[in-house]
Amino acid sequence: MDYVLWLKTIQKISSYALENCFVPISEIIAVEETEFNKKQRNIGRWQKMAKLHAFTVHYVKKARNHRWRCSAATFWCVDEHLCNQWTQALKELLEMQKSRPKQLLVYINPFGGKRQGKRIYEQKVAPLFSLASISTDVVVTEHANHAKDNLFEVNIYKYDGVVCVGGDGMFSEVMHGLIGRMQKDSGIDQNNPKASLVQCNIRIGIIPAGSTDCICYSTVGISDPVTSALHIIVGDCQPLDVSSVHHNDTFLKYSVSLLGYGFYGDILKDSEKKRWMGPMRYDYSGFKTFLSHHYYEGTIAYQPAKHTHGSPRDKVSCRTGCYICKQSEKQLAEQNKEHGLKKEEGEEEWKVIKGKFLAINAVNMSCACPRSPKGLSPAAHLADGSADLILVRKCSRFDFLRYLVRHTNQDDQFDFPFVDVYRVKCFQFTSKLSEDNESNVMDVGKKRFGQFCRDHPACCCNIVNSTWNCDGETLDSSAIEVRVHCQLMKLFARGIEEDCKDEAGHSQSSIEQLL
Ligand SMILES: CCCCCCCCCCCCC/C=C/[C@@H](O)[C@H](CO)NC(=O)CCCCCCCCCCCCCCC
Ligand SMILES: Nc1ncnc2c1ncn2[C@@H]1O[C@H](COP(=O)(O)OP(=O)(O)OP(=O)(O)O)[C@@H](O)[C@H]1O
Ligand SMILES: [Ca+2]
Repeated sequence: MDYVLWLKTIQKISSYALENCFVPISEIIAVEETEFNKKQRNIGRWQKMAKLHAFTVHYVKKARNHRWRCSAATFWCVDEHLCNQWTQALKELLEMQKSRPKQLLVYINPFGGKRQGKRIYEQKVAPLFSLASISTDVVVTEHANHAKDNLFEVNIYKYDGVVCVGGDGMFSEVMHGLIGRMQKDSGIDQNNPKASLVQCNIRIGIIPAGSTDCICYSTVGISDPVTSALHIIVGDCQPLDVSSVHHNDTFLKYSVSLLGYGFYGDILKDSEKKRWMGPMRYDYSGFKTFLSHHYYEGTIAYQPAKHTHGSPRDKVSCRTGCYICKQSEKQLAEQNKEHGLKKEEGEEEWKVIKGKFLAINAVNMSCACPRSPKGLSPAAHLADGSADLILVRKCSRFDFLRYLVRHTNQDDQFDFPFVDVYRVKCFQFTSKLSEDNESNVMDVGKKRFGQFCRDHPACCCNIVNSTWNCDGETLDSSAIEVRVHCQLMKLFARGIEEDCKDEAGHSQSSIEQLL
């Protein structure tokens, strides 16, 4: 039972006139007995009659722009037994919400973003967890990879979820720890690019405290610590596609947001030296990289994602309860049932594209973030088993700027002759440089002439490789093989909700009238 018609009965005990009003049990945070404080309220005639008994319902209040807040309504009556019955009944209903976490493992990166992770957790999140009776084991990380390594050591199975307080990099660490641990415990070799990976059912919650917070923004609709904490408390569940990245049968990394070569790889490489600047480093390095206008030659081979009905040029976006993601979930369940009948990727056709690119971006989700609220691929799906592969070919600085600006307005960023986008289930990339090196390793001339094209020093043709930006971490290899694993992991989120401002606004104001 999701909705309870309890406010009508409450009306009897509170004697207040009330509009019809519903609060889903699934969005109640906690119910607690309350010491009734007469001074706080003008209760008029009640005061003279008898001692009052009260309980408080803490619930999710939905505000604008997908922001959630914790609100409270206190109900009182003279009949102690009736009051206790209500408190008990509501607590029992909350107990029946089986998807809610009871025990969480929390990792805090004290140095992410503006270095506010610890303060954000202690002041905004911990009090909410305690209100919701969630017990926590908290680890403040002391070095990079602390969380990841720790996840290989602790008994993860005693937790209902893992929470990371930090940015996309911190999320990536926790994800690598959890997925890696699942594979290790199941005897799966991550170095095998064709391995069927074991799904990770321990959900991850993200409390945003980083510089981009793209994964949080793209899965919740806002990067706001209180909103994320409330999604964790109510036990939301959002499956997520994960791409595995390999080089020559060696596992490199997993990616859930952006795998970017060229523009975003160069921004990341430059910005790593400027970590002290905080989130501003990306704007500084972005501007610098934009001016340098380097392009890179290479070959991309990909297999189109034929299993999914969507296209990157769709005008509708992935939203809570997305139909396309649900279809992929069904297909995945069928595949798992008929294991072995699955069509091998090798049997399907590969498309090959050679060219000179300013940017090659593969995104598993829209990559919406405060800098670009619709993201790099606005119609990408969180859990459809595909990635959108965006190829931005060599073009003028002015055209590239026009392309970038469209990430910040309503115009279509794919509507340019130099931009192509494909929905894929796997792809491979080899840079021209590594192809040449493989075909002629003795050509020392190329290496001696350093960074820029010998024939045209001013042409911006960069004969060194760019770097892959994998969810904000650099990869060591430029030649990579990528495969999307449908719904490999789950988040404490529900995707971005359709705008339900009016409905929510109406219901909230009704509760306030009661008070
Ligand atoms: C004229 C303004 C155009 C603005 C265009 C903004 C497009 C922004 C798109 C952001 C996409 C983020 C994708 C997410 C990636 C994360 O996994 C990763 C880890 O957190 N973050 C980054 O790599 C960090 C990536 C940070 C990217 C910042 C890009 C800033 C570009 C600035 C270009 C300035 C040109 C000005 C010319 C006058
Ligand atoms: N105690 C620590 N000291 C140094 N580095 C850490 C520590 N804990 C975690 N890290 C590393 O810091 C990196 C960046 O952290 P995080 O993602 O939280 O912030 P960010 O880079 O500012 O934000 P974003 O990833 O959203 O751009 C992560 O890759 C993580 O491995
Ligand atoms: Ca996807």
